[in-house]
Amino acid sequence: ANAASASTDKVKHGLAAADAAPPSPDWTIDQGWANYTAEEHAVWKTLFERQTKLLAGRACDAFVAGMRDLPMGPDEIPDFRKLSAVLMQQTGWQVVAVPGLVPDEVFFEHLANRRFPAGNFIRKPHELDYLEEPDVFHDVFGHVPMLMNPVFADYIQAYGAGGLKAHRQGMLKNLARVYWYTVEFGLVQQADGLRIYGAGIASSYTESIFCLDDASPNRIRFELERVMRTNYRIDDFQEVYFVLNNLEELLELDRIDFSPIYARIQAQPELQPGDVLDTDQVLHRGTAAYHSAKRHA
Ligand SMILES: C[C@H](O)[C@H](O)C1=Nc2c(nc(N)[nH]c2=O)NC1
Ligand SMILES: [Fe+3]
Repeated sequence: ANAASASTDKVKHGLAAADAAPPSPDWTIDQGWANYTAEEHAVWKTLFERQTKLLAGRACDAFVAGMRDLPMGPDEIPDFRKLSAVLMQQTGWQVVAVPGLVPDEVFFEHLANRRFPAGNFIRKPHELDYLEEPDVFHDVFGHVPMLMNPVFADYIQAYGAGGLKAHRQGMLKNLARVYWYTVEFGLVQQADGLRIYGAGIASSYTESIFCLDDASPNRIRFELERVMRTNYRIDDFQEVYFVLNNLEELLELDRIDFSPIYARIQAQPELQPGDVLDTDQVLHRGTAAYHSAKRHA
């Protein structure tokens, strides 16, 4: 593991474990809730209490409402069966256990069928802020509350269906960027200020502070084709956060036919995470101080 990622609690996505033998045809396993140790529940408690305190006034209303209405608390790692019972009522979703990263098309197949694949393991006590693969805290604390929101629930299902198509059309890289800059690292403008809805941020202590308070990163209005052309960082804080005006904007994405867009952006140059275009609607022009300091460290 390289030093850079040790400092920020980054969760690596997308390096699907294609080589490992699948535990089952769809890579799902039994969560094995009864086997969690007191130490594992204690890690959950530490992360849950620390993050819940920090997210007050930082997480978006949909995240707060979702967390409130779910059987999820500090005292134990949530039982996916209990989570799914409530989720199914609310948005028809369920949480299925997986041993870690699954191949892209397996991931999309689950999302397209309103099954959210969640790692059933939890990070070690000595790596509270460092993670190789998405664990149960990232997947359940970070992703599941937003699945209680009907608009977001529809969006992630549509993303799953779109992902299977993109996989066939070889345009996965562009669509993965939309997932990254929305579902993982998205911000939304609320009347009471900028708020977090991305799971990669909501489950990260350090990035929940950096993404809203630090002057370094750019904060730019979400624009689909712009995002589909923009690379992202998997080893450190994001250099840019894309901001929705409201979650309903995601509904638009559910209806779009991506094929003509793929054709158009293929002819355009790729963009780097720190780029700012004069066509961008810039909410905050970053100093880039954090990343340039890292580059010269
Ligand atoms: C699809 C997404 O861009 C990314 O490639 C993947 N994410 C995940 C994955 N597998 C798991 N378990 N969790 C993820 O978030 N496989 C692939
Ligand atoms: Fe994730």
